[in-house]
Amino acid sequence: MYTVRELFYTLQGEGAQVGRAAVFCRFAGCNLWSGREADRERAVCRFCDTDFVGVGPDGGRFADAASLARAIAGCWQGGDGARLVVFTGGEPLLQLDAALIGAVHAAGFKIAVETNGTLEAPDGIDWLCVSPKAGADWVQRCGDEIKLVYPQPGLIPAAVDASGFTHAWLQPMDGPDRAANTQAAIDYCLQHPRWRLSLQNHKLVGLR
Ligand SMILES: C[S@@+](CC[C@H](N)C(=O)[O-])C[C@H]1O[C@@H](n2cnc3c(N)ncnc32)[C@H](O)[C@@H]1O
Ligand SMILES: Nc1nc2[nH]cc(C(=O)O)c2c(=O)[nH]1
Ligand code: SF4
Ligand SMILES: [Mg+2]
Repeated sequence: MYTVRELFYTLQGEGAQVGRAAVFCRFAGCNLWSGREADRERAVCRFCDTDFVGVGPDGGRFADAASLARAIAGCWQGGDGARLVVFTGGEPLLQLDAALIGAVHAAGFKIAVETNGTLEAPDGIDWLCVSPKAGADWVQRCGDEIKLVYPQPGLIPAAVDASGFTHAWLQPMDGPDRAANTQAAIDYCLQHPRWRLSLQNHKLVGLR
């Protein structure tokens, strides 16, 4: 059984695949926050910008990998173009398994994952983005890109070993201080060119 908060078709807004058409599969649930506002201040991860609780109007409960893969394929609007699904959440590695990886590959999709890095990634992921969180175990230390939300008290970029990743991004923390956080990230990238600026483009242009 897979519990999906929402499925939608959009352009990837962040990181090195920015601008690419993809089906987003947002799983319900996370291991670093319950998702309830009442719990936010005592959660491990307190800055989350996402509602991943339960099954939304564009989500569902799927009994098996084949039925979820069918629903993902049904969201694709890109015709014969290169098919991509982004598994996110919540924390997708709580639910993504070999059966689902096999089923979406069989449906012709490449698989991208957005993970907090607290769980080891399964085999078969085509594009892995890891976004470690201060105060959480960081287990998955290699991948295609690391996307560090900035600034995070307790997780400064200088203390992050990004050598296992092809791309290294600082993504300004959204919230009340977004403008100041963006300027701080710009300043850091100017001084430390290993790190590049990742803006959340979908928010800038009103995409989902
Ligand atoms: C909602 S998370 C879901 C995937 C996974 N749980 C994770 O944290 O990577 C998707 C991406 O949004 C980032 N993110 C979450 N809240 C953010 C915020 N307030 N500002 C900027 N990025 C944020 C995360 O760090 C992650 O890279
Ligand atoms: N357009 C768009 N791009 C994204 N990249 C990562 C997202 C996420 O929430 O994981 C996201 C999202 O929610 N929307
Ligand atoms: S780990 Fe990811 S989904 Fe979970 S609370 Fe943090 S940003 Fe949100
Ligand atoms: Mg998002």
